[in-house]
Amino acid sequence: MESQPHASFQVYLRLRPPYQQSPRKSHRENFLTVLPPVPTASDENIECMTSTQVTIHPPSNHRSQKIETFSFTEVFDETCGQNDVFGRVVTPILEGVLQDGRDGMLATLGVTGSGKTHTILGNRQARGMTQMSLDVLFRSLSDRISRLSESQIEQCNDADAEIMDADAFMTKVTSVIEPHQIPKPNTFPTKPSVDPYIVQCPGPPSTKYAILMSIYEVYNDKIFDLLAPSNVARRKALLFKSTRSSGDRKVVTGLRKVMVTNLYDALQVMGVGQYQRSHGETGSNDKSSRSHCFISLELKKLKNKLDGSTKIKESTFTIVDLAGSERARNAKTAGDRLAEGGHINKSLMFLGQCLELSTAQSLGHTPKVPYRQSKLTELLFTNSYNPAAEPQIAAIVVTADPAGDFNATSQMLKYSALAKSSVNLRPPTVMSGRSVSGSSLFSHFSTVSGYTEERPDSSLSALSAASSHRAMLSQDMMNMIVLLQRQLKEADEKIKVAEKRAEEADARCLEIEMQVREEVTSDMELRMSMMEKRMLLKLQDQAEKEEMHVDHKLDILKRTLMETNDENDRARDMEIEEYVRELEAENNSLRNEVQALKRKRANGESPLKERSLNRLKF
Ligand SMILES: Nc1ncnc2c1ncn2[C@@H]1O[C@H](COP(=O)(O)OP(=O)(O)OP(=O)(O)O)[C@@H](O)[C@H]1O
Repeated sequence: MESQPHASFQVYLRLRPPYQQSPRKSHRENFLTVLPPVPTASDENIECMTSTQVTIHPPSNHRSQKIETFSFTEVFDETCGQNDVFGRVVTPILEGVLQDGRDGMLATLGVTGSGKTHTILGNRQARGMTQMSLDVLFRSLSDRISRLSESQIEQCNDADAEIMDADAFMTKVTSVIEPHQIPKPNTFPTKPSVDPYIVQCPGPPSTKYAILMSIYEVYNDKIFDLLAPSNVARRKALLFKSTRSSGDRKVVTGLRKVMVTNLYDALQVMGVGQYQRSHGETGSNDKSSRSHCFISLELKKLKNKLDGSTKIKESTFTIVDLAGSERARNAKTAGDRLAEGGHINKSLMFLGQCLELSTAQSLGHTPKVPYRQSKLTELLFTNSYNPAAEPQIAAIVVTADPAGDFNATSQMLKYSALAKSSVNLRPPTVMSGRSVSGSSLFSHFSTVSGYTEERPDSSLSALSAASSHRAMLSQDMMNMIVLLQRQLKEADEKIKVAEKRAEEADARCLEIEMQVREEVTSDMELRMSMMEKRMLLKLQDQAEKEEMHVDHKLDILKRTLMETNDENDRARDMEIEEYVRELEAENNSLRNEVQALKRKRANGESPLKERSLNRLKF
């Protein structure tokens, strides 16, 4: 049956300070707030208390308006330096490794560019956890440091490791890599910034210690030795398997391990590992780690037995710098970089599942941790896990950029936090006549909080646990109220800004409207005058046509009149002619009468008498 690791992790959160030089990144909004420490009944010195919770509030344009609270073993805010992290996270592990012979592990986990490598390896200004650990290790062991003899190597090495001295190693390496390419030990501050811490090691002065250092990486789900430089194309993936002495526990076989006896040698070896590690430039980080890097410090405690032989007790301190999760769109990756990113995200997704389930395990549940899904989870959950020994002391430092990628960071916090709770800021939704709001907020909060309230049994401890849970929940509520008030204030300010903008927009609209009106009016006037002209032309045209038409009609009338006059004239002429004829006939008859009268008178007749008689006849 598959044995389940029983490693439980202390999970710390470290917030990185804002970017100093990059204006592109420095103007972004902070979405992460460290909550003040929650006092419990057992806290005597409130000033020494450390924060354990953060809330994240989504940007105002985000589809989810949920304020989420995440609990960690401890939260280091932006002001905390390397010494703070080392003192509170790493020294307990070193003590466990040196004093109790337990395995220890320190890993950094976070979104790309959040400060994982900075925490582990430091920079020119500040040493990283690795240099500080090596320093404490060598100072604490001091003159107890020894080399392994051939027979001791034989005795403890069944993983086909190539074990060699630091000098031999450097000679071998510099025959392949140009020495100037390897980062020198003085790249990092050579002196610690605070008084070096020393761990008291148990046992008589005759008990010696040998330290074997190996560095390897998980790149695209394969393990590669970083201390055995070779052409990338010809790099041979190492096997991760059980050996004669490891039993259930799997180990990386075929590694090159360097026996280091002082800090300088160890830093030189680190330089080689750093040079060999897969890096690349992405849109999110100029020097992004493209692999998960493991620095393994094996401590061999050599105890002389009475028969002259040596009893070797082994413990390992593994420091892991994980590659960061990234979103291809933000990282602007393509080709190999995109494929690497895919492998990184997949392995981190499996790690997230394992972490969630191992947290559930530590709370007394018994889910199976599916750590065999990827090389990374196998290495993290089983490499330094020895079923026969005490569980390893493991710490994960989750690094986060409070003004970085909101979605990626909240996802990271979701699966790494030890507990989480949330409050939805959206207005209450009415569902089938019922609404979730106001008074139900507390109960809603309690349900989603992940803090399951224990039913108090008869024991006092259960009662105090329940009351401390209550205190935690009410503290959470207070924190939420403070946050909500802050958000309201921010919203007020935003409204004011929006109102001012609206006023400005109104004024601008008015101005534009006036302009448009003026333009429209002048356009209209232009059109009107053109229309007028056209109408005038049309009217003129029409008038001309009508004039012609009237002229034509007049012509017709004239002609008609003339024709009519002609007819009348003819009729009158005929009448006149008739009349003339009548007159002429009358004239003729009168003339005849006159002639007749004259003749009668000549004949002596009285023409007048006859004439009067004629007239009477008529
Ligand atoms: N706490 C810090 N203080 C000062 N500088 C920091 C801190 N954390 C990160 N930085 C700086 O931010 C930059 C990115 O950090 P780092 O390379 O450690 O990120 P990372 O999480 O390892 O990214 P990746 O996963 O891409 O390798 C570096 O220049 C580093 O020096």
